[in-house]
Amino acid sequence: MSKETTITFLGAGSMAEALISGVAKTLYEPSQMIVTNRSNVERLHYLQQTYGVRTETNKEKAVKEADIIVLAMKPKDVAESLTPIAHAFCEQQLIISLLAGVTTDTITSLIGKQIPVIRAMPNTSAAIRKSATALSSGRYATEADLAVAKTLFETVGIVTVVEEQHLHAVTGLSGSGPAYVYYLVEAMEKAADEIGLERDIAKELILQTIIGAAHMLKTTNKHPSVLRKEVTSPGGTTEAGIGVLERYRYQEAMVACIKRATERSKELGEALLSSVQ
Ligand SMILES: NC(=O)C1=CN([C@@H]2O[C@H](COP(=O)(O)OP(=O)(O)OC[C@H]3O[C@@H](n4cnc5c(N)ncnc54)[C@H](OP(=O)(O)O)[C@@H]3O)[C@@H](O)[C@H]2O)C=CC1
Ligand SMILES: O=C(O)[C@@H]1CCC=N1
Repeated sequence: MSKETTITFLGAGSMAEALISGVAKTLYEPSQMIVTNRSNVERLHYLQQTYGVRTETNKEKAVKEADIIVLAMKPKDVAESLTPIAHAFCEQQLIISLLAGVTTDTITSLIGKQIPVIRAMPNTSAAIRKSATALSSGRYATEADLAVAKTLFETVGIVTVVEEQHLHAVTGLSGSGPAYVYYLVEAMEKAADEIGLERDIAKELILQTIIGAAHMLKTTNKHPSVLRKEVTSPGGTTEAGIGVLERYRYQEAMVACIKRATERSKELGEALLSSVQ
């Protein structure tokens, strides 16, 4: 099935590249993928050179050739992107939207056809096939459409299916999630600098600490608080360090961060809804 499928990406940024690099030469031959963007031809050239994908500046043509169209532009650009080429879509195609906050109904109404839409929230770890992706079906999508999307995202990591209303929470948690971890690493690197460790050594130690902790969580099945207590000797260094995190309300800050990102996902969808109505 996959060998006869053509998949067009409308949008050629970070998330499109992460997906392309994850599926190229596994699920799809690069020649089955067409990539297009608003205007950045250098970027298209880079993707063509790096992954061997086809590129197209004529978006209408790119859509007409496709069986699957992946929406990978920013939410604010979706109306401007889809409205002029809405006539190029047909009901036999499948749309997979990566857009944070934007509902499947909004996409259907922008196109003005009863076209199947699957909404997906992956993360950039798709590039190394380690994404955590949640999917949700729009009103015209069938089980077969969902299965196609599942196959695509299972190639780049783990997949779960949720009610569409829960995609905002998924976005705040795991869509944005890699950035929270990178932010933590940035802080650890800064600290290492200040406590006088050589940068390269610190980098290696931090990375292995994160990988080791992630593997411990996955393989031991122990609650994170139990694993944390195993590190924390009474009167020791960890206890002293965590005491500072508690004073800074680190956990509260993380909870507020994820809630705010979730809320922002809702706002992005609502802003668009009011502009298309
Ligand atoms: N980055 C992430 O971690 C994740 C992002 N997402 C979602 O993926 C989508 C893309 O995000 P991201 O890759 O970070 O964004 P980027 O800003 O990196 O890329 C956006 C892309 O959209 C293109 N674009 C803009 N307008 C149009 C148009 N009218 N027609 C076609 N293409 C257009 C841009 O082209 P040009 O450069 O020419 O302007 C660019 O290639 C967003 O909706 C986001 O919510 C979902 C999960 C994770
Ligand atoms: O920041 C954003 O809006 C996108 C959605 C999830 C990750 N990046």
